[in-house]
Formats: sequence, C-alpha cells, structure tokens
Amino acid sequence: IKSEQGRAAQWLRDANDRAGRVYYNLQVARWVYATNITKFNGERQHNASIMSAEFDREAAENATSFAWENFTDSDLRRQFRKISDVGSAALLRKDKAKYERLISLVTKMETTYSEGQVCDKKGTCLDLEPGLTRLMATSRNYSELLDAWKGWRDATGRKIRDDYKEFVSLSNEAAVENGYRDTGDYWRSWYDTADFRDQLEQLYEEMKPLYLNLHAYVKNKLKAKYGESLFPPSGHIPAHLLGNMWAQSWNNIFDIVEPFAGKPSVDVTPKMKELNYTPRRMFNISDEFFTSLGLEAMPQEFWDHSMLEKPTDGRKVVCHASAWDFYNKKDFRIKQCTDITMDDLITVHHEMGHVEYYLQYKEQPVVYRRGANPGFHEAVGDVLALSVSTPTHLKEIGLLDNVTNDNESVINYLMSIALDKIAFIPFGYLMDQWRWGVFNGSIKFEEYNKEWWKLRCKYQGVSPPIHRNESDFDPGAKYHIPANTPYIRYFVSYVLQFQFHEALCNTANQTGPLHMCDIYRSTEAGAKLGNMLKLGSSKPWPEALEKVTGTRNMSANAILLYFKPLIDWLKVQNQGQTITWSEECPIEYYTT
Ligand SMILES: O=C(CCC(O)(O)[C@H](Cc1ccccc1)NC(=O)c1ccccc1)N[C@@H](Cc1ccccc1)C(=O)O
Ligand SMILES: [Zn+2]
Repeated sequence: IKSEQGRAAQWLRDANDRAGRVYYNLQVARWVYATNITKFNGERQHNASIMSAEFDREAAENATSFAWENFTDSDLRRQFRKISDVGSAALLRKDKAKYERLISLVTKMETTYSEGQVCDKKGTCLDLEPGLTRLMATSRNYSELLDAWKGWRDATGRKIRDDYKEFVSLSNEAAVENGYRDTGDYWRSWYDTADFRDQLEQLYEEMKPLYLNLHAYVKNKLKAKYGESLFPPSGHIPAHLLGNMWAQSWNNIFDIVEPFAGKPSVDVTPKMKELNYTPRRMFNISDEFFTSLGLEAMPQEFWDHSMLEKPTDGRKVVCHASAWDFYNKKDFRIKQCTDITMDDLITVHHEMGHVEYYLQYKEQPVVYRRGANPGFHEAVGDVLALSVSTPTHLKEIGLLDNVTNDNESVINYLMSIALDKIAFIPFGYLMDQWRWGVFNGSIKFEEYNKEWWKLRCKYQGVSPPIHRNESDFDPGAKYHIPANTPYIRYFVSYVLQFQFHEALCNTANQTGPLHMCDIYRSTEAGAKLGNMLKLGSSKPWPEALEKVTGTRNMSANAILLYFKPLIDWLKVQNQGQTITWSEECPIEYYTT
C-alpha cells in the first residue's frame, strides 16, 4: 500500500497542477464576461465552464483507480475525497445537454438581475448600483421608496420565476448524481457538521432577543417619522422603510433612530465625500490595515487588473461585488462598483478579506484553496472592519474629527453597528431556509412567493408594503438567488467574526470593552489569524476555529458580549412594549 500511496501522491500533484491551469482559464473567461456582458463573452464563458466541469469529472473518474479510502495517510484521503466531489458537474456524466442548460440558466438569471433598471415616468432610469441603492438609503419619501422597491422586483424577480423553477429541478438532478438528496443537502455538506441545522437554530434563538428589541425600538422611531397609520396592526415593519432594498441592514436609517442626538456623527459618508475619497483610496486604507497586522499586501497584479469602480464607457457589468482567485498564485482581483459611502468602505474590507485568504493559502494544493468552511471566507474582512469602524480608528484615519466615549456616545455607536450586524441575523438565516425548502420539495413552485413572505414576516418581522401574488418572485430580487450563490455562509460568518474579533482582541492585549477594541498594527493578532488562513480547507473547520479562538464550536456569546450595553439599554427603552409581531404577514398584502 506504501508504493500505491506514493503513486497516488504523485498523481495528486499532477492533478492539482492541471486543475490550476484549467481553473485559470475558467476564471479569465468568467471575469471577461462579468466585466463586459456581451453575447460573445457569454458563449466563451459557457465553453470554459464546460471544459472545467469535464476536467473535474475526469479527475474524479481517474481518482477511483486508487483505493484511497484505505490509505493510511489522512491528508491523501482528504484530497481524494475533495477531488471526488464534482458538484453539479456530476450531471455531465448523465446528460451533457442538461448540464449545459443548467449553467446557461444561471448565466441568464444573473444577467437579467445585473441589467435590471427602474425607470420613472419621466424616463429616468436607475440601476441598482448606485442609483437605487442610494435612493433606498437616503429617500425619506414613503411612496418614492415604494416605487423603487416594487420597480426593482418587477425588473428582476418577476422575470426569472420560470427560469428558477427549471433551474431547481436540474440542480437537484445534478445533486442526486453527485450522491446527495438534493442541492440543499449538498450545500450543507460543505460544513461537514452532522447537526448543522440544529446548531444554526440554536444560534438564531440565542440572538433572537436582541433582534426583537432592536426591531421594536426601530419600529417606534419609524412610526414617529412616517406616521402610525402606515404600519400594519400585525406589528411588522413595511419592508421598504429600512434603508436597504432587502431590509437586510438598517445602518442607512441611523439618522431616524439615533438614540442620543447631538453626539459626533458615526456616519462618516459625508466626511468621505468632503475629503474627496476615491475608490482607490478606500482600497488602500483596507490594504494598509492588513499589512499593519503583518499580513500580505495586495500584489501589483491586483491593482493592475481589478475593477474597483463601475465602468463609464457603457459596458454592462455584474456590479455585485466579488473577489477572484485565478489559481496561479499571482493573479487576484476584486470587481466592485464602489460608491463613496461608509457602507462601501465596509464592503471593500469584506472583499479584501477574501483576497487576503487567497494570498494566505496560495501555497496549498488547489483542492485546499477554499475557506475552512464557506463562513470563514465571509468572515475575514468583516473581522477587520469591526476594528476599522471604531470611533478611535476612524479618528486615527481622519474620518472622524472628535471622539467622545461617554455612555450616550457608546450607545449611539453600538446602535450603528447593531443596525448592520443584528438586523442582518434573521435575513442571513431565512435566505437558505427558503432555498433548502425549495430544493427538498417542501416549498412548491405554486407557493414560492407565499413561502418567501411567510419567512420574511416570521423571522424578520417585515411585511410587503403592497400586494404580492404568485406572479411575483421576490426572492429573485436578491443577487444570490439568480446567481445561485449560497447564503447561510453569511449567517455563519456573522457568528464567527465576533468569536475571531474577541480572540484577536485578547491576543492584541486590548483590555477595554470588546466593542471598542481595535487590533490595528497588532502583528501578534495578525500572525494568529494568518496561521489559520494558511490552512485553507486542509483541516476540518473546528480545528481552524480552535487555532484562533481555543474553541471548536460556533458560539453566540461573543456577539452578545459585544452588544451587551446596547441590549440592556434597549430593554429599558422597550419596557412595557410588545416586542413581537404576529407570525403571519398582514393578510391584506397577500393574494394567491
Ligand atoms: O454578497 C455579498 C458580498 C459579495 C461576496 O463577497 O460575498 C461574493 C458573492 C459572490 C459573487 C459571485 C460568485 C460567488 C459569490 N463572494 C465572493 O467574492 C467570494 C465567495 C467565496 C470565496 C471567495 C470570494 N455580501 C452579502 C452579505 C453581506 C456581507 C457582509 C456585509 C454586508 C452584506 C450581501 O451583499 O447580501
Ligand atoms: Zn463575501
């Protein structure tokens, strides 16, 4: 068996090298399409996807010539197990035409989404970025917000409803070919955790009281602003009033909800504009934070090849931000239609976190160039952003003039972070509850939208501001559904990032309250994080988590510790109030 393992190790080295070259070509073709949507580039991308999928399937086929399950070397076994999982490419074996249909449906849906526009009566059309995003963030006009909210759903979700239905059945066929019950079962397998759904439910329940209190407080402030009569008696908040197209983060309505007026503003967007910030400068700030920790700087190729702002030459692009690994250890890029806002400064750090992970694990074999689990990849940049967002750090980089840390300023600050992080929790949880239900058949096509709004009303406590029915397809108005990008990774990330933050703050000898910790320039914290990132997916994720935090389990304790002062304050604010809502949506908004 020794000599076979030797032969197998050699085969793996070759397979990983060939994979690197095949994936490079795939990424180039996908990049060219995403940054210049044309029919020709779409066909080129399609062909590269087929070639890459055939490579994966053939590698998995060849792997079966080794009795790798009996190998004594656990690393060889792990690599063979990953090479054997070909994902949706398994459909190639059964029916190549079906596989081609599957990937062309995703491209079609993602393109419809990326080309979506809302035009007003005067014929002025807005794209999602920056136009509709700015409108949802800044307008305080109920009906203007409603037009944008409805218009976006008409321009995207409604158009892809039938495509999505066909996609679901093909995706499930591929998952079954790959050895799973359905697509959701396959996606959850990446976490390699037997009771994964139970753990998620437990984490959600632990964070739910904080969300209920935030929801009640924000609803009262919104009622004062827009008038009680516009809010349904069921206790829900109309979904278009929260400063975001999907009500997934509420930081843009801080001015409406701020607990103590007259304190130094925590919203640095005006300051960024006043200082003539450019997207390039925003990326430099983030790059500098990473290098201050002793982590890798962005290579020159990154600056040469990235798309850091929306092109102005008329090209159609996929604006939704993403970070790209070209699998040649040199070429890494970000594609982002960066707007000069605090929101986008946070997103810059989020995307940079993905690239830092790429840089840290680039020496791993290609099969291991992934996050320990997908939640890890989403958490890296957000961990740094928690330090960057502190008033002391914003002052240090010149985005805040003065810092006060009396109790009222602390509550204001924690409120601004909670409007991002706590508001997101139910949304991050419900997105794939819906999709897993669609994939496992418990949500039928005839009730896609009804079940979507049941989850939105139950978990988020937001309701549709106008009639919805089954010719609407509101999940399709959120990028990750047409783009077929899983979402539970963000819920996992929001839990993990506070565990990482707490651990790195201890390593950086930050002794103050967790919410004021800034790990800036701590090379000890950087080394601890970097050593975990270098693992990629070569070890089970509990081992990676333990390397940074000392524990092998996800835990909500860190996020609850971070927001403790705000939790106490909100409970006082909401005393005597009903902080729940009726589970069902207000009936008048739902007609089958
Ligand atoms: O979607 C994103 C950011 C884009 C991304 O960086 O997660 C991007 C999404 C994507 C795009 C194309 C194909 C696949 C996924 N993910 C990556 O670029 C990525 C994913 C895995 C590994 C490395 C990079 N954030 C989510 C959630 C979120 C996260 C953090 C702050 C705010 C909001 C959202 O906007 O709803
Ligand atoms: Zn991400």
